[in-house]
Amino acid sequence: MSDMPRLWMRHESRTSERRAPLVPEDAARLVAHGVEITVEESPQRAFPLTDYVAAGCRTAPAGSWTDAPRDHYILGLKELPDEPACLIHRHIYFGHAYKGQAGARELLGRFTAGGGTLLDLEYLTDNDGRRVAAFGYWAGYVGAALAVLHHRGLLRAPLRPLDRAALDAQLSDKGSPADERALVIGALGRSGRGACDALEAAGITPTRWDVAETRALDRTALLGHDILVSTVLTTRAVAPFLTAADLDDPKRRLSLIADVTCDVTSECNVLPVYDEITDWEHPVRRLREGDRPADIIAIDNLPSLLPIESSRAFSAELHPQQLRLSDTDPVWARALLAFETAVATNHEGSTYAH
Ligand SMILES: NC(=O)c1ccc[n+]([C@@H]2O[C@H](COP(=O)([O-])OP(=O)(O)OC[C@H]3O[C@@H](n4cnc5c(N)ncnc54)[C@H](O)[C@@H]3O)[C@@H](O)[C@H]2O)c1
Repeated sequence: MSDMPRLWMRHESRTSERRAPLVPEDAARLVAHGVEITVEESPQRAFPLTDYVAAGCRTAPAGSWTDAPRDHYILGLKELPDEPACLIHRHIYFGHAYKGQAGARELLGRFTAGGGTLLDLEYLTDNDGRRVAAFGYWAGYVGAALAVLHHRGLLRAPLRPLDRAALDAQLSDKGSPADERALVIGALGRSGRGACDALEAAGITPTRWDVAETRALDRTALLGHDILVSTVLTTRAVAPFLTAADLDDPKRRLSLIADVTCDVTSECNVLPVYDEITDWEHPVRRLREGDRPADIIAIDNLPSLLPIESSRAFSAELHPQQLRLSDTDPVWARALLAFETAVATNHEGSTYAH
């Protein structure tokens, strides 16, 4: 019997989610190495089931992972449905359950009750602690693209998923208005690189700042741009890049902030000028009215707007790890340890609460 892992890619229960963690081209690569893959039917997935069948995958009805043999790894991206109450499998997806998020305790409790495991995609890291697979590039690309479209009066709500060709066509449609200035902070990171590429596609050469430039931040220079795109990832509190007083500055040119980071409730928030994210229905919120308006775009599921490109990029990074999927491989062992630590803390927490 093969000791290669068995994967079961589930249908995403969130109806707006068209992405897939594994695309057909990479599924074919895994199958060629002996990985057995089952793919659930899914009405909204951006990749047709027939392409997975051509890649050598088996198929199953949507949601049937609950009856999958116990040795299968259940692969997904976003949240599980509320049932079953006991999770018996090893699940690979973004659980958002280790930092006290809403519903985290209940989810960890379901794993404990069933004896299952969460191998959280956010906690798959290499020896240097860097994420091995992430959606950042396309988050930055879409975030900056939406900012440009809004600044040019071309953004139409509600937002709907599209492909890069359609997005780029909108970005280059009217050309760049003279002297349109954009600043990307966090420009050296994944999202930052995506943001800079989108701005270039829109005919704008962005100002690129990262840690070195914000150490002694030039606020006048910051406020001298039309668009600010923040793609910073910081785990320690730093001085805010922008405050409410800056928005009241009569010399402010800045009229639009695109916060890709969306750390709105965190003490690490570098943009404490708003307190609620925006969404596909209402992507833009006005922060200042009058003859010098200021708007914010802060959408926390940007890559889902470009499901094909973002899935391909993510799958390209993830699928080599799936060949090594085991409890002893360092990348997967770190994710397992993160789960066990979270469960232990959860258990202590609930004992204490009783
Ligand atoms: N909105 C969305 O849909 C979405 C999707 C994916 C990721 N994100 C978020 O985007 C953020 C960036 O993700 P990433 O993958 O690009 O991370 P990354 O680690 O690749 O890049 C972060 C960058 O921020 C820079 N940085 C850190 N502190 C800084 C400071 N004080 N001043 C200036 N630059 C600083 C780092 O040097 C790095 O270049 C994360 O918070 C992530 O959760 C959002």
